[in-house]
Amino acid sequence: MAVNKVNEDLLRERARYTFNIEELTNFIDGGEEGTRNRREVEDMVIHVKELHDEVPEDYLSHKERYENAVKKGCILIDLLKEHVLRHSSFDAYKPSNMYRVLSMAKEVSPVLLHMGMFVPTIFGQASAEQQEEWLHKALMLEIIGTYAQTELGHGTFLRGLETTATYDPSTEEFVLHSPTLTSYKWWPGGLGQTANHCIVVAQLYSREKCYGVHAFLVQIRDSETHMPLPGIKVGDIGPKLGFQTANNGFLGFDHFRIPRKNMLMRNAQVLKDGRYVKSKSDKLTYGTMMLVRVMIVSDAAYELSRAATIAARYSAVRRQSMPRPGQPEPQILDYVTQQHKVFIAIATSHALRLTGGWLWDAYSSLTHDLDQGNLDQLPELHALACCLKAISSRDSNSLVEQCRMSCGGHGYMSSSNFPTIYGATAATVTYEGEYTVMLLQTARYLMKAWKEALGGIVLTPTVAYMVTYNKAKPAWVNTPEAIIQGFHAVAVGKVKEAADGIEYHQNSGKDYEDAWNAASVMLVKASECYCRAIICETFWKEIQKHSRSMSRNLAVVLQQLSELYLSYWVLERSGDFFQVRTVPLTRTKFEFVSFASPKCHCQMCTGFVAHITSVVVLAVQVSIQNLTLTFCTRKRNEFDIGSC
Ligand SMILES: CCCCCCCCCC/C=C\C/C=C/C(=O)SCCNC(=O)CCNC(=O)[C@H](O)C(C)(C)COP(=O)(O)OP(=O)(O)OC[C@H]1O[C@@H](n2cnc3c(N)ncnc32)[C@H](O)[C@@H]1OP(=O)(O)O
Ligand SMILES: Cc1cc2nc3c(=O)[nH]c(=O)nc-3n(C[C@H](O)[C@H](O)[C@H](O)COP(=O)(O)OP(=O)(O)OC[C@H]3O[C@@H](n4cnc5c(N)ncnc54)[C@H](O)[C@@H]3O)c2cc1C
Repeated sequence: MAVNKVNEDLLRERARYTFNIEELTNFIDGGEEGTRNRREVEDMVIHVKELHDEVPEDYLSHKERYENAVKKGCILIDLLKEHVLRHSSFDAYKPSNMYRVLSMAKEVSPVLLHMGMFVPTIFGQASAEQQEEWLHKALMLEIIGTYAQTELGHGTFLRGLETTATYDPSTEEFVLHSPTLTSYKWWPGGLGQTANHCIVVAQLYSREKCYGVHAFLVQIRDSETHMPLPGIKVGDIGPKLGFQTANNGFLGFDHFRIPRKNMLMRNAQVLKDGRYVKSKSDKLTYGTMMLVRVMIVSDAAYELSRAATIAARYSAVRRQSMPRPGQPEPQILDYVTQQHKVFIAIATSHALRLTGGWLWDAYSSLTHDLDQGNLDQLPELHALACCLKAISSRDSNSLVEQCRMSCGGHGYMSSSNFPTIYGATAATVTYEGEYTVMLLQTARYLMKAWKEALGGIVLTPTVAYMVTYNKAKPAWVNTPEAIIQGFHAVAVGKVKEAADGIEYHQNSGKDYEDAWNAASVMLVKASECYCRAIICETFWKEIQKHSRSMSRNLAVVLQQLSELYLSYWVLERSGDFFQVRTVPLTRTKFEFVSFASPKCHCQMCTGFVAHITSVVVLAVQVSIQNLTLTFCTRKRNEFDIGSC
């Protein structure tokens, strides 16, 4: 059998790296232990022939694709259980680890929602007694669940959900009902044919009063026959852009009864007699969504790292055109335009991975606070989770598309894996909070923060700079730190512009809701700029922090990637920076001037040139589970990414 010979160009590129590959691998995996765990699981999986398709999945019927995905999910989970029993070194039953294992199959797993949302909801919203009853069964997949919140008529507007859960004290049961067609649950992953339980989000009624949306754990299919229980209508919603094996389904209730104890009661409760016990905060019901949004940032990084690997590798081996007659066709990696497409994808995968880790730490700290009854950090974390989920998923999806295009026709092949990665990242921009809606949620927070800044009130960490910029314009010199300050100034300017926009519309006679709507494009922009500033600052600071404990050669390359990221986004947002009026470059002062002002001039941008020499590079060696970029640093022509 012919042995796959590694491409000469790839070998040559790999021979050029200037730093320790294993060190970078450990950095990406979050340490040596992370690499060891990942490799153990990869080694366990990679040799299982049933996980490799004989026939391309695109040539299978919908039913065959689903069955194939179920088969692979079962194999992976059995391998994981066996591995845990054998080694117990890999915490298999952490949802994120289980999720990572399931994502080793090319197809989206029909049990993705079980691990991604059903189990986390039990962790986050079930009482101790309820966890005692359900958690082990869920972790062992003795029950398979999903998260049924979205309805045909409502996905964003949760307060508008129509499914009802009406408490009957005579039987100590909730009666679940779908009063309209638009109240049918629509989208939940695994609901089509896979799940036999689900978390149902419904309007809670007791003693004729509505208490808003709450979560319930509901069995929908018979544990033996897997048939829908009486009073349950359930099935598959049909083909989609991607995610074809996620098994998204619909669910309708016809006066379906569940025991009182199936209301998730960590936060709020309904007593036997129907009395409602309020939660510390209604917002705690939204906890699972915040968790998944936080996880999505890391997931966006992971999916982008896969695409960047494919594109960088292809760019090393593809030769095309003949700039010099008679000369060999050059590697397309030598074209600056190709570098401009691919390098930012590599840099962004690192930026989002590190930001995702930072956000996860903030979320972990919040959950600890919530357990102590301290909700102080909840509003800021909600705002952060919303904008970072939105921007990371959108950046990831658009850069995946950019990577695909950088591979020409071969990028359009299913075998490139770009279509699968694109389909997965496109979904992420919408699910768990639609892009614009999420940015508007963050804008709510920013408008409040701005009002506090004007009053000189000390603000939470990620908006504290608003007080500074609102009072004294900082002096800065042209350094990465200064660029970050520039992003802060732009964010403040956009927040101010949006707040002024709302005020302008109110002064012209609109009520607040209409004024908000009229200014909503500016509000979205303000959130985008606030979020970009966070990613830029976090990426830079994380690299500075980790550089101190890594070899110099690796630190240099990672520093270059973070400088590339900063420079790229200054140039992408040069219009916003143009709005930042400066004095002569030596002592630059920021003053944000809205477009309305004729005085706008900019020196920071003129001559703003970021020379990124000997950038990054090249060939890559991809591991299944994670991006382990094997860089060969290759002296590239100095390229000027230009002034604005
Ligand atoms: C390594 C592992 C990787 C794993 C990767 C992922 C694994 C799983 C992936 C599975 C794949 C697909 C699953 C998809 C699932 C779904 O899509 S589930 C459904 C998701 N749906 C949504 O996100 C709905 C979005 N809409 C909303 O959230 C609501 O519109 C919103 C609550 C934002 C606003 O609703 P309104 O009724 O208008 O209320 P509003 O007045 O705006 O806000 C009320 C108030 O509450 C605060 N708030 C809102 N949400 C939260 C929250 N989540 N946490 C905390 N606080 C929240 C808001 O700020 C307001 O507060 P204020 O003080 O009044 O300003
Ligand atoms: C692949 C996939 C998997 C999913 N899995 C699940 C799942 O497992 N469980 C689940 O419960 N749900 C799931 N969903 C549903 C998902 O959560 C919703 O699609 C999402 O919340 C958006 O809601 P919507 O579809 O109703 O869109 P809408 O909210 O109707 O959005 C449509 C448009 O209206 C705009 N809009 C809406 N509200 C506002 C506003 N207040 N201000 C300004 N503009 C607004 C939006 O910006 C958007 O442009 C999934 C969706 C997808 C695509």
